[in-house]
Amino acid sequence: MRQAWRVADVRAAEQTLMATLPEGTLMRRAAAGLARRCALLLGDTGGVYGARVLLLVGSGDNGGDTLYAGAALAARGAQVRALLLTPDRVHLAGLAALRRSGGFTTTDLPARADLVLDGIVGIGAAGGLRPAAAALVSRLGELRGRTGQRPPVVAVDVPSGVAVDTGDVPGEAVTADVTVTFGCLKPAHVAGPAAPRCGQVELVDIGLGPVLVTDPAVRVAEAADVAAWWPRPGAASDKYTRGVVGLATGSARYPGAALLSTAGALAGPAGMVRYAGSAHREVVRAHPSVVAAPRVGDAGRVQAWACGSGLGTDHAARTELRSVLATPLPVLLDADAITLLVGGEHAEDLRRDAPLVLTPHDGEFKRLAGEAPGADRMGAAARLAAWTNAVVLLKGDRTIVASPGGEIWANPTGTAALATAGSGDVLAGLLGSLLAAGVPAVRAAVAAAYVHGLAGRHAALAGPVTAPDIAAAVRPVLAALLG
Ligand SMILES: NC(=O)C1=CN([C@@H]2O[C@H](COP(=O)(O)OP(=O)(O)OC[C@H]3O[C@@H](n4cnc5c(N)ncnc54)[C@H](OP(=O)(O)O)[C@@H]3O)[C@@H](O)[C@H]2O)[C@@H](O)CC1
Ligand SMILES: Nc1ncnc2c1ncn2[C@@H]1O[C@H](COP(=O)(O)OP(=O)(O)O)[C@@H](O)[C@H]1O
Repeated sequence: MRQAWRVADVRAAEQTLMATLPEGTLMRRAAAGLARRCALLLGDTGGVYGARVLLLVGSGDNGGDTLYAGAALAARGAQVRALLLTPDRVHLAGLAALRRSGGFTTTDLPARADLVLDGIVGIGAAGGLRPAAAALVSRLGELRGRTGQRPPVVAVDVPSGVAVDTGDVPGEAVTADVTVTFGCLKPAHVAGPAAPRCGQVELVDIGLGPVLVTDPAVRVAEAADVAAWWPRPGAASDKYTRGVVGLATGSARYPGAALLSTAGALAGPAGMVRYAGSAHREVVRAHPSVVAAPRVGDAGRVQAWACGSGLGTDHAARTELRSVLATPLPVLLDADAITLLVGGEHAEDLRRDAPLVLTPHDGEFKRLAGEAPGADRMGAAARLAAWTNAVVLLKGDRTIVASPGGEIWANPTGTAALATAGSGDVLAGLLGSLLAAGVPAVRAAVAAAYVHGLAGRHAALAGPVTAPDIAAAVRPVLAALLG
């Protein structure tokens, strides 16, 4: 698992650590790690000696790190130029170090650079980039390196222009090939539109770990986590002990949602799928292993319900939703079931002890919460989770999972290939299967999003992706993941 901390927590840990160290130690550690990574990058494109390195330097310590790293590269023979955004306010010791090593300052963007270091702002940034910085960033595409290509951009700590705590990108921002960050990851590295702006994220250990005592703001599952959580059948398993998932999905108008959620559920770890709804004949025809009935009340015993994908919002749908919520079982509500919650008619039904998972896309989120997720998707998901006492999986490029207790996860495997009709139905079935197999709700949501994303990527290897392709790709993805 990877973890990221908010700026205030990083600052507090930094203060604790600095109190025990000679002044400037952390910046020297940060700059040394940064310079090493830059040298490696230059090694890939002709070496450090003689390379033209452009430093974009703001007025704070982020600029200081950049100047010291530039000094280290200049000492190895690189031609280092520092473009100072605020020449009257600059990290003076860093600038002196650069000059001592043979580096220069410049006032405008040069035509050529083999490497760019973005040290305009780091975790001290407030709001979007100011006009001068934004104008500079918008011109970075003009630069060319010794191979005639656009030079690699290394962001120092975070790409300038991103909102560090939320991962939002409010305006012009740097798009980095590599981000070298210090001490720990920050939310912008893993969540929101900022995450893809970071490129490859590399962490330089500056000794912050032992003093970083607060809970992380956001967690990111890795393959090993998902593999460890994913239930496997054992010698003593039977179809019931593996868990039975119930699906209350689809309708006469949307029979496809029934089929897709079933396909998702069949690829999950549960031992059996029961379908309840008006598409029961189609479901059995397409998936003979499914036991199907027209209504939730006739479905038979299950260990968890997934409800709502393509269910419709009429009276019959409302009755099925009520039946599902009346059970003492874990329940996932997707799509139309979320829409049915709007207006509060099911407020009483939602007072339940068993886990509840909501999987809204932005439109459903807005209907339920009364406002769109906005720039802070993690905060928005966390508020809805606390308000509904449910695990909220907020869909998107970096799907967010938030628990009522305040735990937040960002999914790293998302791909635009998933943006296809019925993709969410597959996810609902898969997640329902994990719940039925006994996986705790947060882990089930995190693992389902992770595998769903991998399945989208796998399916995309064969061309344009439709939802059945995503469902079909879950099995090969799991085969690789679970070994
Ligand atoms: N924490 C750690 O453990 C360690 C941290 N380290 C490093 O310190 C960095 C943090 O440094 P920091 O605190 O000096 O802030 P920083 O990011 O340089 O920016 C502040 C300056 O930018 C300006 N500015 C603000 N907003 C702006 C905007 N929107 N657009 C344009 N300009 C804007 C603002 O100007 P002002 O508002 O004062 O006019 C202010 O002068 C951190 O990211 C890491 O690299 C490492 O050295 C070692 C360990
Ligand atoms: N641009 C995107 N990048 C990555 N994932 C996306 C993107 N757009 C949608 N998704 C994912 O695709 C799925 C779409 O779900 P949903 O909107 O419920 O579709 P449907 O209702 O058609 O089944 C979600 O898992 C969501 O996270």
